[in-house]
Amino acid sequence: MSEQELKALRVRIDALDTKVLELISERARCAQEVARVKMASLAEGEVPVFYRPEREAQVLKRVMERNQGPLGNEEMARLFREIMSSCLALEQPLKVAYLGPEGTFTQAAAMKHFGHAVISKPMAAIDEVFREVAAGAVNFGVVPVENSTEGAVNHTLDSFLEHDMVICGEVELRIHHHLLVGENTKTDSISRIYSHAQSLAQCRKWLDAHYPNVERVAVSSNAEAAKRVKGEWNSAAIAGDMAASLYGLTRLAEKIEDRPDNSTRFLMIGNQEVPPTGDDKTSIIVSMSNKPGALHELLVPFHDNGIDLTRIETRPSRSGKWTYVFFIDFVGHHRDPLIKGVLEKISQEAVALKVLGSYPKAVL
Ligand SMILES: O=C(O)C(=O)C[C@]1(C(=O)O)C=C[C@@H](O)C=C1
Repeated sequence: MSEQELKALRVRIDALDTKVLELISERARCAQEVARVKMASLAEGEVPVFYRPEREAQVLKRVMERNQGPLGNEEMARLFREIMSSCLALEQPLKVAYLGPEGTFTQAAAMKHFGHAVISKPMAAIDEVFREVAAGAVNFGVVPVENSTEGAVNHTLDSFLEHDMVICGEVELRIHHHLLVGENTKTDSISRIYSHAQSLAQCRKWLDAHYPNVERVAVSSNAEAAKRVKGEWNSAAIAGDMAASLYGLTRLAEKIEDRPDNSTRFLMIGNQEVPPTGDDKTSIIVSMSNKPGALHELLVPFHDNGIDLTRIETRPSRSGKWTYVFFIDFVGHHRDPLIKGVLEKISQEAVALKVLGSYPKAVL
């Protein structure tokens, strides 16, 4: 390519950037107007609801449907995710608590769902995320709920039994683990590998094959593992991209998880009910009386109405020995007439039924 051609293309890019800039600013001014309209239409004593997950899901889906490349749908939606995040910050800066410390996959999930224009607050434990939301110190919380290799995150399920919380969104993250070392690490003398217990389990076969005699040390999070390695010469950490860049570590081996489809699902929790989008999921907790056929009775209404169950999990109820609660996720919104009918039927048989929330299916 000649210098001349390159110069001409850059002139075109500059002109396009000016247009993109103008359009983004116009969009941001529109969002400010939206905020004004939301404030003006409030009834007395009503608090404004700026964040609208159902609308955000619609915007992102529309972008993906209309995108004609060459950028991929996910890439394009990620760009719009950030634009919307900044527009919302003009209306109201959202505060989001997540399972920390900084650099965890939960932080990455929070950024994937809300974008980077939020004020994020790392918490030391899942229960603290719930408490922070319940206390009104933040607008939303982000917690892991299940991993495709390791199963349910029981701390999260149990926290739902203790707190009244509304689920207002979900996000799935592909979890890639790397073996990370610091600049002082002597890579042929590694005698200890730090990581969270779940991550060590997700990389067990790889570790057996490559570092069979090295001590595996479980610590409170992958980010904590990365932090420790920074100051040591004989250790390595298993953690993801965010922790690697936060602590300036390098990748000795990449994507070492045993299952290439290793993913974790996270939930957004808050106090705000989300209206239907037409492509939603609902999460409920049900306890049944301890008698034969109780689980069957619970599942029949879903089957009879052709409702797609996406997950069922059992946990001890904490209110009596050998009594259980069921966590169930299914497709549909609790305001849909069909779902309403099913929930009514279940509540006739159940000891207790609680709708944790209906929310748009993850778009990204
Ligand atoms: O449509 C709205 O209610 C807006 O506030 C605008 C907007 C956007 O930028 O598109 C911003 C924040 C909301 O969460 C949803 C959408």
